[in-house]
Formats: sequence, structure tokens, C-alpha cells
Amino acid sequence: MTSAPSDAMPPTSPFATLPKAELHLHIEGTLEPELALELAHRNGVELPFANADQLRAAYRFENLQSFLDLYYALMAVLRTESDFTELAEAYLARAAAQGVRHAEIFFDPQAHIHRGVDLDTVVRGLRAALSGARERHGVSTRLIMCFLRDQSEQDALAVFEAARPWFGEAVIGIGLDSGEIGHPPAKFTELFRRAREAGLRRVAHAGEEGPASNITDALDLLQVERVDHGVRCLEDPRLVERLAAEQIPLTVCPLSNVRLRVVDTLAQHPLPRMLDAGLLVTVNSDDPAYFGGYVADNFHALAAEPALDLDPETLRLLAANSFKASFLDEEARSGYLAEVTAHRF
Ligand SMILES: Nc1ncnc2[nH]cnc12
Ligand SMILES: [Zn+2]
Repeated sequence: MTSAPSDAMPPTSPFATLPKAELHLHIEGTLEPELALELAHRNGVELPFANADQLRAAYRFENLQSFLDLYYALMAVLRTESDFTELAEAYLARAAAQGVRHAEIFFDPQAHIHRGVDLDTVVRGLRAALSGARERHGVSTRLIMCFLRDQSEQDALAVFEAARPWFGEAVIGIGLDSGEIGHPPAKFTELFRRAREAGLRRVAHAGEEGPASNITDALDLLQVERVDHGVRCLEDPRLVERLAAEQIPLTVCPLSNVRLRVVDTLAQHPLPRMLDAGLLVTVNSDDPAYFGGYVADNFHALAAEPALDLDPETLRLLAANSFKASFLDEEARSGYLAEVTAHRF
């Protein structure tokens, strides 16, 4: 049995030290096969994979849904507070080694609550890792609670209300993820209205597999401040003009787009066209354990693809964009931007 290919950069890659913010990262998508098997063993969860190589070999996806099926199934191994701490701690160590200085981390509360793991277990576990991340790893962090668009708005609202005690200090915003086709933003107007009222930041996956109109609707109906993926915006020239004029950030995930067949090959990725159109594009890893690379691996893969023709200054711009698009305050943002400017490739 062969393993799925990896897009990991060589240890000498200059992109490992380029300071960057990661704005599109599902913590559950950082569950590496080795940790999944260890947690399965510890928690008495049976998995149909005998070893990490067998599990990795299953990481070949036809589309978003075929990935999501495995992603949700493997979450069964995450049961206790310390499982979530271990998961987040492993991500932070990897992120630091990839030049990440700030991470706005997604988690999927419904995916845990629906299988009997309560919200406090998840948030307490994640917080135990994130609270000292600045000191231990040099990475500042925020949490963004994502809602599953293929579930009802009623269910989302119940979880939103239960999470209120965590708003502010622990959870700074909400997002919208999971299967995009057939689940348009219009389904979640009340959820996002409540989030606005509660002073939370707002992002949504849109224009990954779904049409460009999902991006327009996420902006108009949900008043999102950032769009996750957004690559299909290019199908609507008026939307592109608007995104450029308003400098609405797009958190693009190149290796994810290849693995989930949003694009056929990295050489055909629309990122250069998005930059040419004046869009505020950032580079992110999405679900790095499943897609063959973390965020610096994404930078490295882009730089190594001749057809994309991205020079080092463009890659520096992408790193600068990641801080501009973050929810950091002005002072922190300008400190990080100065570090990006000073970076030597
Ligand atoms: N790429 C993706 N799109 C939608 N939902 C997700 N959940 C985790 N990764 C996702
Ligand atoms: Zn995502």
C-alpha cells in the first residue's frame, strides 16, 4: 500500500523562517495519523487502520465531501480535555517551526457535541495549550468557533448560546464550514446577526466548491469580515472588483485546493490571477495533516511551481497580507509587519 504524497518543504527552505500569520487552520485537521492511532488506543476507539501508513494511504480525496467523511470519522479519537490539549500543543510546535507567529484557529464544536463530548471539554482542552503558546512557542493565538453549514441553523443557534460564557477572551469569532454545496449563507443569517450583536468577528468558507454567489451572500447577508478560500470569486468580475476595492481578505489554501480537486494541479492555481486583480490574498494550510503540508510547506510549494512564477517579493507580500488580514490590534500588526519587511530570504 502506498502513502499519499507529501508536499513538505526541505528543512533548508527559506519559507520556514518567513514570519507569517495562519488564518485558516482547522485544529481537527492537524490530527496526524500517529497521534490519531495513539489516542484511539488510549481511549479504546476502534479504527479500521492498523498503522499510520495505512491511515495515510486513505488520504486520497475525490472532493470536499470525501475528505469531510474521514475528517469527522477520525474525530472519534478525541474524547478528553487532554486529548484536545495534546492536539493543539502538537500543532503549535509545528506551526512555530513553520514561521507562524500568530494563529487564528478554527474548531468545530458541533462535530464534538454531536458525539457526546461537551463544549467545555473542547474549549478548556484547547485553551490549556493556547494560553502559554506565546511563551512556549512564540505564537500568539485566537480561537474562532466554526459552525457546520450542513446542519440546521437551529442546531447552530443552540451551540452558539451555550458558548456565550467563552466569548471575548477565549473565542473571538465565528466561522462557517463543512459541505458548501446546497448550504448557502442565507441559511445562517440569524446566527451571524447574533454574532455581530455579541461583538464577535465573522468569517465564512465561501467559493471553495460553491459558486461565487456564496461569497457575495456571505458579505451581504452575513457581513463577514474575511472570506475563507474564495477562489471561485474569479467567476464574477464585479465581485472581484468589489473584493479588491474593499480589500476583503481571502484565506486561500493552495495544497488543500489541489487535494480536494478544487483545482487540477498547483500549476493551474488561480492565486497569481487573484494577486494581479489586486485582492488581499493570504496563504494557509486548512487541514495540514490531511493535505500533505503546513503553512510554510504551502509557501514553498507555490514558490517551487514554475508555472505560477511567484518571486520572493510576492511571497513576502503574501506573508505581510496574513498580518494585515488578521484580527490583531494595530500595534501587534505593525510589529509583525516590520519583521516581515526585515526578513532575508
Ligand atoms: N476545506 C474545508 N472546507 C469546508 N469545511 C472544512 N472543514 C475542514 N476543512 C474544510
Ligand atoms: Zn477550511
